[in-house]
Amino acid sequence: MSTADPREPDHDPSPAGGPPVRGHALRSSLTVELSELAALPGSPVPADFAAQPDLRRILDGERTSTWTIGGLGLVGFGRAANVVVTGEGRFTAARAWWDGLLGQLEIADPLARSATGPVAFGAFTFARASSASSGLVLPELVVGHDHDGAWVTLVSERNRLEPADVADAWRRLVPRVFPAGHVDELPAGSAPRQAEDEAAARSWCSAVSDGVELIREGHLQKLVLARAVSVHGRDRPLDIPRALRALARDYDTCWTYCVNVDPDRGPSAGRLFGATPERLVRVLDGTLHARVLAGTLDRAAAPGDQDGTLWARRKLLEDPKQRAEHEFAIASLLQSVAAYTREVRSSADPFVLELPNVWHLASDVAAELTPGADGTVPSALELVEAVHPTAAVCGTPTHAAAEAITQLEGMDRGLYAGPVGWLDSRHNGDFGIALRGGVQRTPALAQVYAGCGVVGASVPEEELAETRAKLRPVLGALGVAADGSAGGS
Ligand SMILES: C=C(O[C@@H]1C=C(C(=O)O)C=C[C@H]1O)C(=O)O
Repeated sequence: MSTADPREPDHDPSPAGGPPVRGHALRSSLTVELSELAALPGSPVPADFAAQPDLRRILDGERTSTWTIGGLGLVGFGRAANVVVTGEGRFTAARAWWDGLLGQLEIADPLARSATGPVAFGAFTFARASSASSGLVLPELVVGHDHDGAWVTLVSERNRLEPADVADAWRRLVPRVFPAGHVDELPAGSAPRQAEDEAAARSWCSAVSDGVELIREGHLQKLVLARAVSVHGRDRPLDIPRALRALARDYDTCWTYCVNVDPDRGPSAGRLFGATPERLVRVLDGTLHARVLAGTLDRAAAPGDQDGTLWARRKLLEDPKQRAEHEFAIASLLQSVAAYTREVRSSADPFVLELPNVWHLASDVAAELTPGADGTVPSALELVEAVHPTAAVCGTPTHAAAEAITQLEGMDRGLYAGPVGWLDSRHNGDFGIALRGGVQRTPALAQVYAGCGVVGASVPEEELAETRAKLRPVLGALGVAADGSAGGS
């Protein structure tokens, strides 16, 4: 099922009975190298940004879509088109919309590599029955940066685009270029506060106990339970672009993401944001990549008198509970990609991923995608649908775990723990799992989320502490005091 706002002038019901198509008036796209754009007379692109195109420098604005890691990735501005999809067919409907849109575009892309040319940002709900919207957004202007250089793509209703048109769009759409590494101080006083109360924490612990019970009784092997915490901006709106800049700077091995898949509800309602350490699936020129995480240690819990990294390695790699949680997550990914791949490569043992707040057990997986009868490999979005939800965020077996989540969590996860990322015009794409972030509801209100893998040996209070460790980055980036006491709850 799909919806689109009929007030939108370029909204047009699909003739094929598929999802409503918005953006049918789009005609062409042009991609130019950033250095070429910066060299135009009177260019709006600062020369120092062209020389050092760290994308964290342009994370700004209310209608910005983001997928960056360590200054590389994609940042989109404005909206040329979008589709809102819901329900079980949300991935298929989004794919059909994207294929239809690409079919009508005249694409001028001399760079012709992954993520150059038109790209859509997307986010999909964790559960098919969620009442939240999923969807794709095609920004009007996208700035990209990979190891081979930086580029800018403009999508337009006009034909025969020139580099000067791209420069004009930059002038109109890119609000600011910050100095490298700069994250502005938050205004003094009245920091946002988190409304986490003891009663809610206790009731979540009792849900974890119930989950442990289900596992011990043999109904399930692993279950991931999550909870939400509200953040209120008190007398001023939450500054999401600043939070993204802070996350992108401080968590530079995570993917900083931001997308609003239902922008007609306003720039802040439904905006998904965060910095995830977990890559669900990337398709790059016929190869699949994923980073599976499961197994967590709070760095604040490390004994001060020992080498923290060595301690974490021992604790994570030698703990059967952590290893079991990880094995379930790996097995679910491998099983779901088996039909699409050959030559799967993954190390026999996980490694320990160090983040500023936690250590994780991590495994990188790579596999060659098997071409279909027409010679093409499956698209990133097909693979996203095939692998979601992994046992890293749902459990084992998948269906029983998803049911237990619905019963025990007592909330609609919405976009939390769903796929978030981008697609290009060549079947490439990169999707993470929307973790370590939240969803903005109104200018001054967001909900942030965290969850934990639960197995038979789990202790509810320890899992609660783990969710607090996982919430720390996003709460810190929003300016909530580290102990959560900014203004009380
Ligand atoms: C569910 C979350 O994280 C997931 C659960 C983990 C665990 O249980 O150890 C680790 C990484 C993620 O796969 C979250 O951050 O909300």
